Amino acid sequence: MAKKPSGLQGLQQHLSQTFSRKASARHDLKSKIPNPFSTGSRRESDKLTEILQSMDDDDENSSSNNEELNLEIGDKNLKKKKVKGKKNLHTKSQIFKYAYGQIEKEKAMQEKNKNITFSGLLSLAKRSGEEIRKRPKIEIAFKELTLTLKGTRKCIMRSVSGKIMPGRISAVMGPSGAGKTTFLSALTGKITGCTMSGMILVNGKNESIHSYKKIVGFVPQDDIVHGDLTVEENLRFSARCRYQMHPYFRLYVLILLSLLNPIIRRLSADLPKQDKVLIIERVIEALGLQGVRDSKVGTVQKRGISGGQKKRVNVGLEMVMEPSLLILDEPTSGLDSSSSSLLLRALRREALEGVNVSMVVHQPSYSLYKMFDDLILLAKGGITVYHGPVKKVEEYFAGLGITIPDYVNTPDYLIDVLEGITKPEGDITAQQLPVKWMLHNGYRVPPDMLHLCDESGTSSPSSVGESKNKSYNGEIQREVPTYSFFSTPDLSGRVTPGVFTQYKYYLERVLRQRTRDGRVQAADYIILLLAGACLGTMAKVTDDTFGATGYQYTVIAVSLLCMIGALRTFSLDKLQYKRESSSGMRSLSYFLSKDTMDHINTALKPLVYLCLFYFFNYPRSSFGSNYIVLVCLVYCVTGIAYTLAISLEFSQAQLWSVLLPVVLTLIANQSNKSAASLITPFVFPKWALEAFIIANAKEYNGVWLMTRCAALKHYDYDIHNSNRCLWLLVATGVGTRIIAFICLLTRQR
Ligand SMILES: Nc1ncnc2c1ncn2[C@@H]1O[C@H](COP(=O)(O)OP(=O)(O)OP(=O)(O)O)[C@@H](O)[C@H]1O
Repeated sequence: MAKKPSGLQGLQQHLSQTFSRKASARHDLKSKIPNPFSTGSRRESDKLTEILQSMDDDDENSSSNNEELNLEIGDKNLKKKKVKGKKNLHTKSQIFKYAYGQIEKEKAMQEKNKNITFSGLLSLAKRSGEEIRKRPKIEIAFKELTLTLKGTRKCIMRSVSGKIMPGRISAVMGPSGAGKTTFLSALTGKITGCTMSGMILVNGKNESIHSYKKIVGFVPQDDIVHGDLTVEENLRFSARCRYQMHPYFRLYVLILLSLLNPIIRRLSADLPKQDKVLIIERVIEALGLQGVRDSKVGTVQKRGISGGQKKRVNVGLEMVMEPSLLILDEPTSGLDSSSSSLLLRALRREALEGVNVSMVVHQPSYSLYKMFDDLILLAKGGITVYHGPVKKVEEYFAGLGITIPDYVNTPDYLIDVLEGITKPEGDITAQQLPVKWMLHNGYRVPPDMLHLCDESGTSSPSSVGESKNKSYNGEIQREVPTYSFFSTPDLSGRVTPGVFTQYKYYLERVLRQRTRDGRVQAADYIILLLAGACLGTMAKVTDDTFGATGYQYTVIAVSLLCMIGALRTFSLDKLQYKRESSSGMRSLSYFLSKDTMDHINTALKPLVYLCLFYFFNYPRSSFGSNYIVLVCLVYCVTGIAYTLAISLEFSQAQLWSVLLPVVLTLIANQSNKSAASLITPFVFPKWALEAFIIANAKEYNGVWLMTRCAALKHYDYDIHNSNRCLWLLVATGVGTRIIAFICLLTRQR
């Protein structure tokens, strides 16, 4: 495993070098280019063979090493060969050779045509016989989209109409606080705390965008990535979980779905492993992340890759799942101009495949601005000033009498006008620009803005009346239906891995994260060990108490320490979970994988604690019976900790994790007369204490039976209750896990 990354980097570099030296010889992409593996210098090819050999050695299926690869870069029949050769691509080296071959071929094409405009690339690709894979298309049309904050009733978006189209890159610009993020969040159904009215049509139909969540990529403004994983691991996990499920299960689902729903016919065929690798490698290449592919991303506490690189990983997480709609919130912030342009080129490739790309962008350079197809310009208050092709921006504003001065970047000038920093030439004011846009398109002008029409002097009352008639007859004023998790059908046409397959992927990821988090885990165990030693020494076992004091300390200490440890399971990656679940990853797999990994703690932590506690305290009951009670107790409190972690903020959850074991253990020891004793039978420390003491009491016989009976009576325990107590602890553990999972589904959406 350790060999692979360096091997990959080496292979990638060799291929790049070999290709760049041969770039001049590449006259025609259709023509067959000699295989770089056989034509490089002897030294290079030896080294390359070494790298590939080491990768093959790693692979279980190295039996196919001797098979000749049909890797002929630039061969127009590559697709045919790929299909024919799919069965042969078993080993890692074969898969990566195929992936890099494809990438180099694409790079060669880009190199050859670097002076051609982006839109020219599409037609050129078609002419050269290159097949550009198309994805399912998503067009979003929105009519009179209006958003009002629920509490204050403040309107943060007004009557925004238009559409974003597949195959185009739209830039959303405007002054700070204009509502750009709000607008894109509204389109992707991620807005919360607002009442939304208007209409959003997906591919012309009144359907929820959540039905397409598996093919909608949303890149948030903040970099929500896994800091303890490497760049490649982040991307690989994202790609794996969002692609097709296990072959056998997939076949079953395909048959079932095709009987039920004709949409299944639009499903893309399953992606073979080499194509998944190709997608990941293409994204790494396109985003310029080759140099850091094996570096940990890093967190606020522990630095990893740079901020700009993290930003690109953030984008890459969505690109690897091959979305049809890709929404990005300020992906170029913090990037230098060459990285921004690299990113835009990568997004252009997406657009060529039919992806609908929309992004919020701040202060783009002129060359970057020209890379966009469409511009959505919003004024403060979330109201449209312009929405259309970038090419026609100057023309439109010139029609209003606003001329962009020479040597001034168009978006900068327009945003200055909207901010009120620059006063436009002529009579027009910044406040009139939204009304001008409405009138220009014949949209309905809101009544409170009608006075701006009159002031402008260019629109007669009749034209206003005309535009009024073009309103949507009240139809659009209804509230956009809110997202219901259980009632939204999946129309994305993409079959993602099933619960079990995703569970396996998640398990692998959690295992990696836990092993990298070893110091924190080790600290937990050391604290438990010390607690066991201290409490074992402090508490003395006497025949009339059965060592009750020591067990009370044990229940408090073990519950408290294990609960706080278990809080980390779900508290620390809430944002990551939210992002992953909103793009169709399975919550059940996520939950079960984390719980499975915690079972190791459930088994080991009692053992660690008891090692020293039992040695110093030396109760009458056996080590095994004490261990069983502690395992049940840890299982129970872990479930409670999950519920707290998922439903509360981390700091609040911590407080509750301290409070509950202490208070409930005190309640468990209440005498029969107090008010608190009413709930004593229902608290988990009581069941654990009873189980511990019964285990001790069972060791007494003969004349000691009298002592045993008297002592148990004092505590109100029943010698026959032992199993019942253990079952209650386990049942509480299961019950609280179910509650935690329901909270996960409902609260974090
Ligand atoms: N959930 C919310 N609660 C309160 N105010 C909100 C909420 N969502 C949006 N707003 C308000 O709506 C306005 C637009 O916010 P938004 O983040 O969309 O602006 P923006 O154009 O993306 O800004 P920037 O360019 O600075 O990121 C802001 O005034 C913001 O305070």
